[in-house]
Amino acid sequence: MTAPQVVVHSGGDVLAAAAAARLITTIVDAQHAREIASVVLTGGRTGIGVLEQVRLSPARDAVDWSRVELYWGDERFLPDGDPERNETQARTALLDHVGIDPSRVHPMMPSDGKFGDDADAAAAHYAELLATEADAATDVPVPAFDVLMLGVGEEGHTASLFPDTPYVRESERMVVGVHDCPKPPPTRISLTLPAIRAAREVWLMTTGAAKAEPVAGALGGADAVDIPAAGAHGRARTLWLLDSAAAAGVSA
Ligand SMILES: O=C1O[C@H](COP(=O)(O)O)[C@@H](O)[C@H](O)[C@H]1O
Repeated sequence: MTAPQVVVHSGGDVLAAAAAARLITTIVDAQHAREIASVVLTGGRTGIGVLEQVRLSPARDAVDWSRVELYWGDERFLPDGDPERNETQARTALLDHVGIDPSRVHPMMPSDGKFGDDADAAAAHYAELLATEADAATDVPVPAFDVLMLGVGEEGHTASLFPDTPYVRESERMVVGVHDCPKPPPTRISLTLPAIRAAREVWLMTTGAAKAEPVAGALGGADAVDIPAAGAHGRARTLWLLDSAAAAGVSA
């Protein structure tokens, strides 16, 4: 397990711009090393804010977007195009504005897709997709994601893994249908902790005073069952990107 590195920015806008610059550089480096960069997107205010900053950055043209493979860490199980879907928000923020190869974009199924409202079947389908791109570098049937971004919820959830649920305890499946979520919508699809831990780099990004408690708990050694974000780490690097409000409880 990689020890977490913590970077604190003065505010959310600075964090989003700095994380966008970091993401662009990481993708360029991954394409140089491995031809194709594989990136896992997150939803939430901070994650979407980072994508908006990538769109606004002139440096975005340093990336060959046709050689970026895109996945999602979680999805709100809603109809295709719903404005609350993480996919819809990512498309608006960035994907509709760069030359992505559509065949390399892998959203999780919507609730009006081929599995209808069966989130478990949609999750199993996503797990099959990830398994087709599995990499020997990981011990589990998912790609060796170059970077996997995550948000952190006020109660410590990450992706759509909420505290004290069977989903955060999942050790076999790579993707789960998540039911009865405390944060709307109640049904979601999520990568599990074993899938998240297959990534080379995991970045947990969050802002605001409401996140100070879960952030302090996660970095203070909490159990992942209590604070799921505590269980997210990368094979090569685990990076926490915070603003000063979210970092208020982190000891130096
Ligand atoms: O619902 C979700 O929320 C979390 C955190 O969102 P934030 O707005 O508090 O930053 C996000 O990471 C997750 O992808 C999303 O589905």
